[in-house]
Amino acid sequence: MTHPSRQGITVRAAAKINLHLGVGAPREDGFHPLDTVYQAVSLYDDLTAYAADDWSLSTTVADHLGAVELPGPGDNVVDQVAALLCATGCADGCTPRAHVEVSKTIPVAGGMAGGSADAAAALVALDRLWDLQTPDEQLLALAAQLGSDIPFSLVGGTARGLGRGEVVTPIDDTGNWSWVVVPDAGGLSTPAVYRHYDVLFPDASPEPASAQPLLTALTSGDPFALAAALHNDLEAAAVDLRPDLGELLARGEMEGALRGLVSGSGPTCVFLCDSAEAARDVASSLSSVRPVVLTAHGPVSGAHVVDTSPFPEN
Ligand SMILES: C[C@@](CO)(OP(=O)(O)O)[C@H](O)COP(=O)(O)OP(=O)(O)OC[C@H]1O[C@@H](n2ccc(N)nc2=O)[C@H](O)[C@@H]1O
Ligand SMILES: Nc1ncnc2c1ncn2[C@@H]1O[C@H](COP(=O)(O)OP(=O)(O)O)[C@@H](O)[C@H]1O
Repeated sequence: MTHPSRQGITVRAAAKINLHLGVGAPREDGFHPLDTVYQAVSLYDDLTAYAADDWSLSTTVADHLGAVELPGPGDNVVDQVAALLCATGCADGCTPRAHVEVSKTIPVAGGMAGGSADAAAALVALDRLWDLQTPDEQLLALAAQLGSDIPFSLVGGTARGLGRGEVVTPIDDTGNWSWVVVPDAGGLSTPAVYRHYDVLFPDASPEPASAQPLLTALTSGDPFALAAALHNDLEAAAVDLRPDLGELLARGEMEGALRGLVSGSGPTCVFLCDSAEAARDVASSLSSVRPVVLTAHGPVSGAHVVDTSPFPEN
């Protein structure tokens, strides 16, 4: 392998929760129209890009994620970002040249947009490494080409998502919301959960349920109001595929959470609590029934440069 430069660009990108996920009947292209409210929460993947003479990607996974399988070379979303940036950003369609390291703490296939976080981080890091100076609007358009959740991973904070989720508008959210996050070793496939939703709800309206009640609750700043407004149309499908998730949601609420919710397409479950201290208590109680229980807060920033790291010594 060629020896990469010792200067790297590190970008941090956050996991997401859908505070509201309204899902309409599938469109002609197979995607479901959404009215969703995303919130970025304080679980992060870090991606570092180093200058190099060729292309390589390595991934390390936090112990709490267990043994997870990530797509191999060429299929990882980071490879796809590099190819797309080269195809669109370089006049001569350059060959990707970089060494990229991804350090994952976001659950994989967990409904928290970990792959989207890595894609957003790669867009920001490689754009800077290759000095492409892609305008924000164009980065968002590239993100939307790669996946419905990726534009939000760039934007972060709290935001409404329309279309198939890729049309993102930031929402003013002055709250500091406290969450318990319970990942699951199993993973659920997003397309499989959408397909199961179609089976369970063959007469779903083409219009997704409006996020307006959630947005009103968010403005109040009151965690009780927010808890009452949390809504996920994919929850019934995820729980039907994995009935144990229903038991976990009930257990978390019994232990003091204001509300439990499947995160996106699952299987991660999240619990809104009325303070950081309450979240720690609920997390401690749920630790007796689940091996990994985390706490998090939101909203936090979208993908951003955090550090210039030295290349690790061999
Ligand atoms: C369900 C959500 C909720 O935010 O998140 P996750 O639970 O995956 O994190 C998203 O809609 C996931 O977005 P993302 O994971 O980016 O999906 P994509 O890569 O664009 O699409 C993967 C597949 O999901 C289905 N899909 C996705 C988005 C959408 N609006 N309708 C769909 O039917 C399609 O089968 C598509 O082929
Ligand atoms: N860098 C990556 N990190 C995580 N998952 C990835 C990555 N690249 C591709 N994937 C794949 O993307 C799919 C969705 O994973 P992820 O984004 O973590 O979950 P979800 O869509 O449930 O939020 C999985 O099949 C995963 O293997």
